[in-house]
Amino acid sequence: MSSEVFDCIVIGAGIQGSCTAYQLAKNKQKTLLLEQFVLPHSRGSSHGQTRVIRKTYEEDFYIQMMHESYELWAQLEREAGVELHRRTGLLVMGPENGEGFSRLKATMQKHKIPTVFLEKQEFSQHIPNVNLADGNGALIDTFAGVLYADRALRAVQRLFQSCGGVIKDGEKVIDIRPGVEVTVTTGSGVYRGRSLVISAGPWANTLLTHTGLQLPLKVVKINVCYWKEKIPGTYSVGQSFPCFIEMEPKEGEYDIYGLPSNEYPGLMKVCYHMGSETEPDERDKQTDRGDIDILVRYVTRCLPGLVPVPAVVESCMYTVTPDHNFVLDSHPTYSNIIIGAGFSGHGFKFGPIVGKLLSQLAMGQVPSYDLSPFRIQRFQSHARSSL
Ligand SMILES: Cc1cc2nc3c(=O)[nH]c(=O)nc-3n(C[C@H](O)[C@H](O)[C@H](O)COP(=O)(O)OP(=O)(O)OC[C@H]3O[C@@H](n4cnc5c(N)ncnc54)[C@H](O)[C@@H]3O)c2cc1C
Ligand SMILES: O=C(O)[C@@H]1CCCC=N1
Repeated sequence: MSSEVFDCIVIGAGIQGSCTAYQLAKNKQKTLLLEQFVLPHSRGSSHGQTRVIRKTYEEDFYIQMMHESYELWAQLEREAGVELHRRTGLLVMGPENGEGFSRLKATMQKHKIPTVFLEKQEFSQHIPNVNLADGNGALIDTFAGVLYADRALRAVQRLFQSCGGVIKDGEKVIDIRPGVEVTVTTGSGVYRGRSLVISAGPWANTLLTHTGLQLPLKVVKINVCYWKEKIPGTYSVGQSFPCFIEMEPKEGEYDIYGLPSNEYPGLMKVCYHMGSETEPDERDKQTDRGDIDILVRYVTRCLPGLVPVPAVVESCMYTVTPDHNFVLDSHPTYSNIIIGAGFSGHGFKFGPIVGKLLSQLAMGQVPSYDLSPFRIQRFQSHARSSL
């Protein structure tokens, strides 16, 4: 074991761990970022070319955090000297009188988020090639857009290293010993840190086992589907086609969302916001296509300009909490172990602000937002502590 002691060790170089490590290094903390796979990789939750960024949330706390997250993304773009974001707008469609859509409308108005409310009659003028279901309302968050995910992840990791941060990839953490100095063992080394951040995405519970804690997290495999435009360009960024979310497309179904064709010319990404449960290391053995069946029916019904058979299917994972809110908290027993987990399929856009909050916790500072929606304690009846 080296005599070197890090101020902080971060486990997991996905977007949350990388942003946290960068914030720590910027704050002059000697930081080690450990990643089990050789970077870049496509086995977790942060890979792929694009993600939606939006302020369109029903909850005040997410909107407040997104105000700052947008600023931090812009700052990262300046620091890295690369474009990480493209404004496209986000179309949200949902049952006009349904609880979710009504609450969303009200929150958008309350926070004065620039929003266009579309009447049924004017919908097809503004959004050609999309069929708005009977009884559905529509709004556009005009500031929303696309984040270039792979590019962003690389940029943050580079910035971290340029502040003196150390990345060790291809090093799987196999043991954690809590203490005033936390001892972390990988396949090839033993490291000590005054604090530890666990941001291991789908593997969060595997690592937390070493600390006697289990969280109620469900890991699901997402089939990331791309659909061919019948006429190339119909749903493209070039034609100003927005991202979209269809809330509750059918009773009991999860949201469906899409991003304009961009990364693969002529192909539009349209996905189901849920998948089937999987072990993170067994992702490719999960072959359920129930989500794809739902998408085929949706594309046929609502996106007539797409061929209703996915042309490309890639894989990614969500780590879902019971209330779909994140976990941003200190370990209930070891205050120098910080946990960022359960991003429930919507965490990428929050990366820079999550990084700031987890770094504040790791440095023993008071976090700059009220973290009560994200506390482990909310799972009281679920969280199992064997301590
Ligand atoms: C298909 C899909 C679409 C999405 N769309 C959006 C969107 O439009 N907008 C949005 O905001 N969010 C979106 N998300 C969610 C977002 O991408 C995730 O919330 C986010 O990437 C989670 O990041 P993470 O760092 O927590 O996890 P990960 O990216 O999984 O990172 C965890 C890392 O920890 C490493 N690790 C685990 N165990 C160990 C170990 N023992 N030792 C060392 N390293 C370890 C893993 O290898 C991994 O690299 C989407 C997610 C998916 C899958
Ligand atoms: O987080 C997002 O914005 C996307 C789109 C809606 C469903 C999940 N991810």
